[in-house]
Amino acid sequence: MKLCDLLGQDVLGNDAAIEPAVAALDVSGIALDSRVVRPGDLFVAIAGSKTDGARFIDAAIAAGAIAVVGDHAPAATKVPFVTVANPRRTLALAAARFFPAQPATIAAVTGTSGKTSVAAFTRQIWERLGYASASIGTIGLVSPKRTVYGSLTTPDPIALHRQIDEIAREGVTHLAFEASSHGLDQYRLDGVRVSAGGFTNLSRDHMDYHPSVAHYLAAKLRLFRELVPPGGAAVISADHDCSAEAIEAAKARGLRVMAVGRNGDGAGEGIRLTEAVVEGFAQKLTLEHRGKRFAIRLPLVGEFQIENALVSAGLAIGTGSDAANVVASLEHLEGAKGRLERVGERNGAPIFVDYAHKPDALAKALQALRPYAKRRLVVVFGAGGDRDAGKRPIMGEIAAENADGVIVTDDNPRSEKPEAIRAAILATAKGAREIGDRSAAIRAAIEQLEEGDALLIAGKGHETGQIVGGEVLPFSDHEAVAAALASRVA
Ligand SMILES: CC(=O)N[C@H]1[C@@H](OP(=O)(O)OP(=O)(O)OC[C@H]2O[C@@H](n3ccc(=O)[nH]c3=O)[C@H](O)[C@@H]2O)O[C@H](CO)[C@@H](O)[C@@H]1O[C@H](C)C(=O)N[C@@H](C)C(=O)N[C@H](CCC(=O)O)C(=O)O
Ligand SMILES: Nc1ncnc2c1ncn2[C@@H]1O[C@H](COP(=O)(O)OP(=O)(O)OP(=O)(O)O)[C@@H](O)[C@H]1O
Ligand SMILES: N[C@H](CCC[C@H](N)C(=O)O)C(=O)O
Ligand SMILES: [Mg+2]
Repeated sequence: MKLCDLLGQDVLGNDAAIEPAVAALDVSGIALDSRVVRPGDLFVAIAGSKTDGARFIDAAIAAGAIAVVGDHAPAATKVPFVTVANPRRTLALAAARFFPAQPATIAAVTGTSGKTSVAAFTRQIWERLGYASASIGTIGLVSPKRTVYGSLTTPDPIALHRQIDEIAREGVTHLAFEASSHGLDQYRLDGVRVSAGGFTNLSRDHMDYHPSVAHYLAAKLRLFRELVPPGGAAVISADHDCSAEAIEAAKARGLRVMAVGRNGDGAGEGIRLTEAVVEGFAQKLTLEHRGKRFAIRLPLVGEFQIENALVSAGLAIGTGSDAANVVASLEHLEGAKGRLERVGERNGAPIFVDYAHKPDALAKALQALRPYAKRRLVVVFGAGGDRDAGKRPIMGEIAAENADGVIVTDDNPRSEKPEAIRAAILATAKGAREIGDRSAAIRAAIEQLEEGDALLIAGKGHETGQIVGGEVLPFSDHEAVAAALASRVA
């Protein structure tokens, strides 16, 4: 591909120009990490949170880079250097050019909690309606051909556009993916031709990355302010304090706003929840859309799953699927792996694995399980290292307030001392037990279960590893539960 095709004027904007000789260069690849540059690559130097890609320009050239893009040209480079104002956005737009195929219908969902669930539900709805569908997010890439576990919720721009191009070429026509606030803030998904955007909710998360909640929300609203094109659908949960701001942002962009939830626009394009009744491990819902009423049975536990299901339904309807068929498909939804997933029971007490690792999610998960605990509701959880430390005492307090039994254990300590993370939680979790070893904590909780209890194991959900220091040790809550139940039988 010619460099001028990769870095067209629409990519460069008016702030950069390329001489004809440079524009004619043949580029065979694109890289943002010098350690993976191959001969013929374009290297994009990005100033990041840990280091500056500009420090590795010589290494990239030594590895065969034939041109470099960045926001500050070094004194002299052996290959052409193109100076741009926003290397991250240039990288994403160039990646979209390099990997050009995209499904015709793409929905992106953002919000503090519910993104993985919404992406999974939207994929399932489209699949049931007969479309070749895929999702990309925290649980990786799920497509008709394969499931590939990834490391980021929103992959880096090169990985993201490569995956999107690959599934489009395999015939996928509908893609739902998660737009994390990091991903939006770092322009990872710029260049993806998004047909619709979804917004679930906003609460405390990633305060180690965003300097303020306002910065956090502004990152998420980029989806509606800059990425969904005018005329596209904006499906916004209308039941939160920040809903109005999200709706305003969408309206200002000329998007088709579809407000969903108890305050949803049931008379118009939105979906209004008028009644929800828990029935066993399911919920009977009454919904309203364009003035029509629908009664369905949602086979999921937790009021928060209603919000996720309605945002998913809105995304499917907002991208052209028939409303009655979409609403009917909600009766077949399966929860995303590790999201309030019932994984066993002991003495009639149900055991759930959940991914809640932030305050609002932990509260919602415990409140969702309270109706199933006639006797004691027990929770086993911890908190990730190298992540927002401020949430730890908040989660300790939430656990003590919403559960009858609390065991504080390790999650992914990463480079932090596990005992220090646990201590920060224990400081506010009155009456909590401390068992650092996660398997032992799960086993101890299961051994205590009696008729009328319910157990929530929270924080790791689908994860199949425990990050300790720089190592990822094999660990899954699902396997730890199975081992504990098996040892009871023996
Ligand atoms: C804090 C953060 O988000 N960092 C992301 C960011 O890295 P960065 O730009 O800060 O990179 P850096 O380490 O400072 O290096 C700067 C540049 O030098 C380059 N470099 C570096 C070393 C070298 O030898 N040669 C070289 O060229 C790097 O490739 C990079 O381009 O851009 C990278 C490329 O897109 C991401 O891989 C990386 O995610 C890191 C691994 C990460 O852990 N991110 C997490 C926090 C994250 O993004 N989580 C969200 C939210 C999860 C959720 O709640 O849903 C997610 O979307 O997963
Ligand atoms: N709509 C919601 N409102 C509040 N809490 C929710 C909601 N949906 C899910 N949760 C809680 O958050 C946890 C994570 O859900 P999910 O993985 O769908 O969200 P996410 O936004 O993808 O999270 P992450 O940003 O960590 O990837 C769930 O296990 C549940 O405890
Ligand atoms: N159990 C994980 C969940 C967070 C993972 C992801 N949301 C991120 O922030 O990287 C942890 O707390 O370490
Ligand atoms: Mg997710």
